[in-house]
Amino acid sequence: MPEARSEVSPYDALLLLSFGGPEGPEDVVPFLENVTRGRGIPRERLEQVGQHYFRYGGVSPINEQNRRLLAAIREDFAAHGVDLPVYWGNRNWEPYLTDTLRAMAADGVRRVLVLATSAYASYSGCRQYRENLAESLDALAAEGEASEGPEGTAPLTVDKLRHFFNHPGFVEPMVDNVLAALDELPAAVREHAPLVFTTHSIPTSAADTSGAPEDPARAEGHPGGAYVAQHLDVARLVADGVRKATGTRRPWQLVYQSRSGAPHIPWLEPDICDHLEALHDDGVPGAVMVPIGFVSDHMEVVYDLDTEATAKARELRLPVARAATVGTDPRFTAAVRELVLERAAAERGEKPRRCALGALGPSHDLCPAGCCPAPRRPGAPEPRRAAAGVD
Ligand SMILES: CC1=C(CCC(=O)O)c2cc3nc(cc4[nH]c(cc5[nH]c(cc1n2)c(C)c5CCC(=O)O)c(CCC(=O)O)c4C)C(CCC(=O)O)=C3C
Ligand SMILES: [Fe+2]
Repeated sequence: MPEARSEVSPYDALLLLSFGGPEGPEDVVPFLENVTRGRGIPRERLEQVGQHYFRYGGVSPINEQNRRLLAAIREDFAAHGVDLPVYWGNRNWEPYLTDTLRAMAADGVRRVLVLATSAYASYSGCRQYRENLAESLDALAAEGEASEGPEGTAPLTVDKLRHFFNHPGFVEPMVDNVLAALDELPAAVREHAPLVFTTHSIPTSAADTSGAPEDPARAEGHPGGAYVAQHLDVARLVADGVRKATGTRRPWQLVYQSRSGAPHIPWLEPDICDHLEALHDDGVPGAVMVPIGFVSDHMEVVYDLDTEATAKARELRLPVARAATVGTDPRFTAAVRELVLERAAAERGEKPRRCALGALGPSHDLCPAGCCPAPRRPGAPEPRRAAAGVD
């Protein structure tokens, strides 16, 4: 029996906003062009990354994973009396964000809550999505003007859910996924295997300015900004959960993967492959890779970890296992529901309970001015407008 209906006003819809990925060989190059437009990623890196996709028939797993997440969220909403339609749009591939927002407007949606498939603060994981939203809303407004005359305005307003990295519905499934990965290691290795938490490397300049300007993690003497602080908090929480479940305190470290950009620009380090080598040199018997930076096992996980890092480990004869990401774990979809109801209540002026584990507390609802600023690119025009935040 469904429970009593939950209050979702003032929202008319939830929008799952993601990265997008190619769905066949002919999509790979146009997809990469979409991703890298104006970003100065070296040609060689693009060719390499193209090869990663071609190895898998030109298909990224990410779209299918988002279709499943969409279905899981809808099921969870239906089972809990949350009467809110859920849409899906991407930054870099079909269904494109602008098309989804257009369809939403046509369905009569006016006020949209956005769930971006990125748990942490950073330009790539937060403001860039907000810029994409602003751009799409502008494009729709322009279409409106073209068809209806000068008073056409964007009919949609968008809010974005707070970062969910420290929500128990994100952290707790990760703990179980680490336990499952530990079980894949040979028994003799398992007991002392360290946890290698991994996330997307970003330029250190982007990391240092990630989060709100008044976030203590952005102060002088805190390299890595909110991006690193949030990942460290999750790593600590997951390591703690694993220790409680196994009775063993094991070493852990946060490392990085999927670096791109020009070699002379500093990005977060160490790289996971270098770290595996260091573990091996230290005589560590094996390790578990834990991709806390991602919400599904997409290409950055199946290629950079399962293919590249695993090949490196094999070369070192270092047994490794890789923990799954949260994917469609029911605790994660329940967290999405809780976050939606929490935000709706906050927008109605109520004081909802805000679930958060760890030391940092719940993240802000509204990105303040100067939050996760865009990188300055030489010759680039003025900073782009961003929706769902103060600036
Ligand atoms: C922080 C972060 C996340 C996590 C948060 C989130 O999930 O949003 C993320 C996710 C993803 N990144 C992805 C793919 C790519 N990212 C690239 C490039 C870049 N990512 C960056 C950062 C991040 N990226 C950065 C700073 C760049 C440099 C260029 C730029 O400043 O933008 C490139 C270009 C080639 C290359 O350089 O690798 C590709 C192809 C996919 C899709 C995977 C699939 O297809 O399954 C996903 C989920
Ligand atoms: Fe990326």
